[in-house]
Amino acid sequence: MADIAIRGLSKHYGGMAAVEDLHLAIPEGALLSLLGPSGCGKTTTLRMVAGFIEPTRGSIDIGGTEVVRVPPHRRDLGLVFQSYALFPHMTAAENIGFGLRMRRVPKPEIGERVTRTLNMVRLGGLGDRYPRQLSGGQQQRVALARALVIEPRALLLDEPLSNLDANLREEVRVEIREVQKSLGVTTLFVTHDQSEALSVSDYVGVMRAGRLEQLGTATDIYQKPRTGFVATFLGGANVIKLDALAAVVPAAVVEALRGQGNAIGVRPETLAIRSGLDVEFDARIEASDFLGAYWELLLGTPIGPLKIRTNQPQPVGSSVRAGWMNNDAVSLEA
Ligand SMILES: Nc1ncnc2c1ncn2[C@@H]1O[C@H](COP(=O)(O)OP(=O)(O)OP(=O)(O)O)[C@@H](O)[C@H]1O
Repeated sequence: MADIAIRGLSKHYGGMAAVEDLHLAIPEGALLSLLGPSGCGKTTTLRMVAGFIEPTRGSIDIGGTEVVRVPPHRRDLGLVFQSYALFPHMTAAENIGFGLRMRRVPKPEIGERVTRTLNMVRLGGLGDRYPRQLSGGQQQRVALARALVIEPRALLLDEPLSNLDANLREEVRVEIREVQKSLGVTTLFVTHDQSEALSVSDYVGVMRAGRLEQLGTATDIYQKPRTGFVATFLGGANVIKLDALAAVVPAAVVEALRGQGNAIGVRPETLAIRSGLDVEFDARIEASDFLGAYWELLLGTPIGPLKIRTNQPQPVGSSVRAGWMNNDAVSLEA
């Protein structure tokens, strides 16, 4: 196992920066997710670490060795992609053993390692099946086993759960995390799904337009987003400009909220419909969406539309008092 250190990494296509001046470190044995919207540069970053894309600038160290000039097959990395990319004419066991055969590992050892890895991803007994005889989740477990059986220095996962339906996605993500932890394999995980990133990661890096917007532990990133972008992307917070708020509530209230930034974030689940709040105003229920565990309401307010989650249904068109307690607001750079 090895740590990964990325310094000043950039990739330019013509005048366009797909990735710009990226710095991050993944300690040995940790899992770091790169999270962000489509086109923010996550995959380009992962492919530079894998060696499929040559950086325009910057360095990538794996286990203390600079690898930018090292070809992909010599970087000793396990890779799992969104498409399982299994060989259709090989059984699960043959797919998993392929990398070992290429490395000329003796046959009996291949058999032993393949069986052990099949059991680890809970596919014991299915080694003789062909990919077409396996479900999507099982195929992705074969892909994971194939990446792990070579005992890579690090594991790179690019949207590995995107092709699975919602239930399976949760199941496989728990398994990936368990296997990753039990082996202690350093992992870079790329996803656009915030709940996936929060649930599997030791660290989350939120990317925006080629740059790393914020890096921290999953709880840090969620509870202390630094910018409006991060607050909105993780958990869909309402971003409220303090200037807009100053027009509706007393100046002292606004001053109490002024931290490092010129805006605040309030999460839909902490926005409240009642009076007796630190900050409150008149609002109108513009829309109501029943989502099973809660209603999501759209409030029309003097500071603009706000989203709120509540277990109390409210008739559309009704007038209410709404707002928040200051403890529930985080200071943001808008
Ligand atoms: N070969 C290329 N030539 C030109 N531009 C590219 C190339 N590859 C990627 N880009 C651009 O670089 C940016 C980052 O792409 P990248 O695939 O890394 O994003 P991403 O965050 O992984 O998105 P997604 O989640 O949609 O895969 C995008 O604007 C993309 O259009």
